[in-house]
Amino acid sequence: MNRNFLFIVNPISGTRTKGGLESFIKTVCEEKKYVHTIIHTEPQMDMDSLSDYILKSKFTDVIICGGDGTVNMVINGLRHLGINFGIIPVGSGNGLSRGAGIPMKPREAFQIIEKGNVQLTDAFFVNNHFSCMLSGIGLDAAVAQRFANGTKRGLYNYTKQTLIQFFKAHPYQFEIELEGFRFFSDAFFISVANSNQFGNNMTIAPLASLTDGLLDIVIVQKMPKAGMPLAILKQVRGNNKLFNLAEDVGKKNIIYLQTASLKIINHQLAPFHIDGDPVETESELNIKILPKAFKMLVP
Ligand SMILES: Nc1ncnc2c1ncn2[C@@H]1O[C@H](COP(=O)(O)OP(=O)(O)OP(=O)(O)O)[C@@H](O)[C@H]1O
Repeated sequence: MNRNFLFIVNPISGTRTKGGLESFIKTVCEEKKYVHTIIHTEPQMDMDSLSDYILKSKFTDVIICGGDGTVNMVINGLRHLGINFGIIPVGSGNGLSRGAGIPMKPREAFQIIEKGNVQLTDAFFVNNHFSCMLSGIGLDAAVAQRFANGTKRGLYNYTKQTLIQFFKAHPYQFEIELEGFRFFSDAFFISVANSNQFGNNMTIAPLASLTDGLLDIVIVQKMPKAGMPLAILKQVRGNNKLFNLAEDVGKKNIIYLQTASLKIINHQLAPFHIDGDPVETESELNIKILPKAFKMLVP
């Protein structure tokens, strides 16, 4: 089948201007005689009009050129079309792309797109918010909020905000219900991961798979703050085993488990983010996997 590529470029993702990327896309597509069109995202994009345009123009592949916020917006708005999604990762964190093994260099990412290897990929809902990478409550959401409010993006600014928020961090009270089991936790943050990481290869859920029909839940419980970096490092390195709910919750600093759904009662209205973008927090979060939610072009 002849392919017809629609490239959707977010002009503000990451730190680089996108002129070079667009020249690359034009050159490589002209060289290889691929039919292609380039458009830009808008902050509040009309996805219904975009869907109509895609159907009318008979695009076969939508290529997202941006970070996780752009990936979320485009996939959520267009997944009902059953179209292939490729990613050229040019965001700040690129957590979904990195989790899927998509190269960070545009030329290499485009080679993956050309190969056309389609993977049916999971996503999930948190209440009515669509998420395909990683969402969370507490400290990491505070980082996402400050990062979004800042004028500068990129890894340096993300790291700076993480350190500032770490020193301010305090635990929040949560009540967690899953698989007929209910427990309380005072936690600095809870990550709900489909991809294995926050982005920038900061792995938080080493066993996460984009295709297993499960979410990886990481609960970083109250502990002396000085001990938190080492506890997280152990989690990142995969030293923490998957948690068995029959064990005593109180014995572990970090709880790591997999489930298809869970409910979190957010007693103190801890901040909340979806795929790295802050959203208004809610007192009850119903989280559910959406297996095989979209078609992604992967290595
Ligand atoms: N044309 C535009 N002008 C301004 N903002 C835009 C435009 N298009 C999209 N946005 C906003 O850009 C934001 C950031 O996009 P994105 O998440 O892709 O980049 P990033 O935050 O740098 O990367 P990552 O999420 O991987 O860390 C999104 O919140 C989106 O609403």
